[in-house]
Amino acid sequence: MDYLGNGEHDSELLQAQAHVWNHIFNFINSGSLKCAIQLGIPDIIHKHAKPMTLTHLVSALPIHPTKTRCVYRLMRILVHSRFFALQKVIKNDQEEEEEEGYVLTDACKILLKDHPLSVTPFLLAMLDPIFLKPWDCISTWFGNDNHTPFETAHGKTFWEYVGQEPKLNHFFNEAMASDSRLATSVLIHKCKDVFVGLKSLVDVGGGTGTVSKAIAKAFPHLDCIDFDLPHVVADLQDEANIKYVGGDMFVAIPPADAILLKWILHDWNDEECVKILKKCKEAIASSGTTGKVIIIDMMMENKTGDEQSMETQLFFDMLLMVLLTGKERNEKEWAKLFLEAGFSDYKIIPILGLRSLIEVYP
Ligand SMILES: C[S@@+](CC[C@H](N)C(=O)[O-])C[C@H]1O[C@@H](n2cnc3c(N)ncnc32)[C@H](O)[C@@H]1O
Ligand SMILES: O=c1cc(-c2ccc(O)cc2)oc2c(O)c(O)ccc12
Repeated sequence: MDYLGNGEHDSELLQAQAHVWNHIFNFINSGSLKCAIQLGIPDIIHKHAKPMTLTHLVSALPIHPTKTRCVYRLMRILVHSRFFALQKVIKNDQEEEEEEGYVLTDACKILLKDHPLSVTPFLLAMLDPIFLKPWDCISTWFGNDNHTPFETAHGKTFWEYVGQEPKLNHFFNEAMASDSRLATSVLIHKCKDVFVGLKSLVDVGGGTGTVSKAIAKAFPHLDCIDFDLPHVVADLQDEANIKYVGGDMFVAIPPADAILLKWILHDWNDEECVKILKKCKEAIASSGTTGKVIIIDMMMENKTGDEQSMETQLFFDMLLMVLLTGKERNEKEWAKLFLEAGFSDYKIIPILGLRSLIEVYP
């Protein structure tokens, strides 16, 4: 077969080659960003408080002198991927000589160490060799009977691994807490009605209690329980209207008017989700009210229509297949779970970008 040289298909072939190259080299974007974070570049430029020239940046970095020339190349790709931008700086008041310096883009600002919504813990967790190894085991996993590529890589489940490694446990819970700070600020401002009239709420799989704390503060008459695995809540102290309870949601959930499940059901397969939802239904019934389950999770095919959102949803879906037994679901798949667990109705409130709040009624 004649692939090249007939002129007719050359441009398609070259485009195909560039497409493949970009996919092969996708890891270079994440690797370069991880390096910038580890060197502290976003925080150094932020503290500089004006566009920072390459010379100033190099002298502020904890690097070996043989590597100084490589900083320009690292910064060039990160400018291209829009984590930094170049701006003119006045070098000298008298000469008005102009030079260019690096500034942070909006995407880089949420990578700053002390940003309240920092995604840096997620970035460092996702790009740690422990989390990367399962991605190298997917095809092996397709050929064996392990539940997840994570188990193929590490010989235990994701939750077992996190539970046995205090550093990873801390890292993961911190990462989740940073997402919860963003989610709750939106939730409390845009969805007050969801909590009005409730007397008690259990945040199932609530991690270290970021969401419960925010809800308990915004609604002082609401008794909140943060319920998670014993090792997650072990060192947390009860406060005024918030209690920390350790347990297993597959065994029993404390009774309450409402059960919150944020980023829980997408971790589990359909059979496991139905079990969790049935336990939620029991918990609501034993509180003696009609109650509801409040789910915060992604809604696939939610008609935002843009390519980038679709790709983000597909990334999450693969993440859940590789680390856990979960998946991202569309409305039809969600409705099937609710029906199977014995719930009668639900309402979707699309409030959190790619994620929605779903109220589910017994
Ligand atoms: C993806 S995290 C979500 C944390 C929190 N809801 C958030 O959105 O930030 C899932 C949580 O479920 C907890 N979890 C896993 N298995 C559990 C179980 N059997 N019973 C209770 N919690 C569990 C984990 O410890 C973790 O905190
Ligand atoms: O292991 C993860 C990682 C994430 C994650 C990564 C990067 C982000 O910017 C946000 C989130 O989310 C997870 C998740 O939602 C989950 O239920 C289990 C594991 C992970």
